[in-house]
Amino acid sequence: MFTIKNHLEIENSRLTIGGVDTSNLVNEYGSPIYVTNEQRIRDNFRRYKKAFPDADLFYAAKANGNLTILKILAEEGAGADVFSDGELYTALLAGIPRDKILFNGNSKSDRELLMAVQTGVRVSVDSFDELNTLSSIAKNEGKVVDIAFRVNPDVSPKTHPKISTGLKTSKFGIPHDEVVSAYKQALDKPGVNPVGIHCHIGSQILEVEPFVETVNKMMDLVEQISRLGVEFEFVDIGSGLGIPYEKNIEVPTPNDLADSIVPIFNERCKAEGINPKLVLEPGRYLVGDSAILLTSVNTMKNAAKKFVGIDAGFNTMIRPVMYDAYHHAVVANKADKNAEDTYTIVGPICETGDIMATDRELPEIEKGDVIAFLDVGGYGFSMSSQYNGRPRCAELLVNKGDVDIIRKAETYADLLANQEVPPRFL
Ligand SMILES: Cc1ncc(COP(=O)(O)O)c(C=O)c1O
Ligand SMILES: N[C@@H](CCCC[NH3+])C(=O)O
Repeated sequence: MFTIKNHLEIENSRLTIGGVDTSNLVNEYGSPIYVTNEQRIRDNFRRYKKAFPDADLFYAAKANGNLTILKILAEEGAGADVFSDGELYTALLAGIPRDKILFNGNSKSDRELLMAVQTGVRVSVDSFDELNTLSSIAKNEGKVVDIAFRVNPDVSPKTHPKISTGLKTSKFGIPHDEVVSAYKQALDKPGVNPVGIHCHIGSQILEVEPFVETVNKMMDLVEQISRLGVEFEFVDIGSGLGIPYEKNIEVPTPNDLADSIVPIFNERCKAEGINPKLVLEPGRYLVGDSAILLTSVNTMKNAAKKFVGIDAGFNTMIRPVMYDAYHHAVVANKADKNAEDTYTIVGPICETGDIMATDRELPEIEKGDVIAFLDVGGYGFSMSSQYNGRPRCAELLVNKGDVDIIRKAETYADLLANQEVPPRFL
């Protein structure tokens, strides 16, 4: 037995996760299928918390919204960053405390704002317009909602443009030079109580410098706004810490991040005589490497390239197509065999771009082999779809040799579930 990556091991030529043989999982539960290792999520959370013992960690539910996974993180003491009514519903159901839920979003509906007010969670307000709407909704309900403003700090996270959120041109947040005025307005409005400040500059960030710049910019604002009489209970700097999808790439750890930002945060709070809690919103780091996607080889084709046709395409895992993301591929039933050929692994979707991995050196692949994609726990299942009439696949949770189904595979009936046929077509 030997370790291939983090918690993944190879035993008798076969890839195992959480003490379970992946080929057996496909035989028993079918494919494609997501498999998450519970212990890895717990270990990731504890490592992050150890690096930031005084901070609150609000798990970004968009990364993986499975109820059981939220329950695991709730047990570990996580709060939640939610970005929709559905994520709020799931986080509450998972038992995440209301005062540890921040409702984020750049275009929340009135219904979502009402839900936030009625459930008593905190809201990160993304615009002046939203401030007015939220104030009147809360006033009508006879409630006062604790708020933060989402700041657009105009910092480059040096990541993929599609997942950069803190640039001046991004749709998220209030421009940083208008934020003081937002707090002034909030202080004069009924139904809203400013207690925090929030930002998030992007995702899959591989350097600490952008975070340092962000904390400094946020603390500049905190200083100015504190002097207006706002008592900050929290300063939420979002998330974005990357993970090593590719082997041999250097990625800062939670400790590196903490070493670079916590002293600045503490020093500046001390100088100002304030004591807000630092909040971070990790998503990918907590769940990303906890899961693999098991797929089966349907068909082989020798053409301009050696194409391996598998049963999962961008309907099941969109990251390679949407962000040109690399996910390491392992032939799960030949996991210790040497590479013998170069393959391009493609999904079953009727789109030329449905390519999961290009020109990979792998052991000889045949129909029936199982290909595992690693590090799919974040933005994997949560971004899947039913495109091309393909029901979404199942999710399993493994833990020290045990296996549980945490989401059943959809059926054809689910494809039709909410469709209605007008009587004239019957
Ligand atoms: C507001 C907010 N917080 C937290 C996250 C989580 O980011 P990550 O998965 O990079 O940790 C995101 C996603 O990018 C986000 O939009
Ligand atoms: N969905 C992105 C992360 C950004 C998420 C939200 N701001 C990814 O798969 O990398």
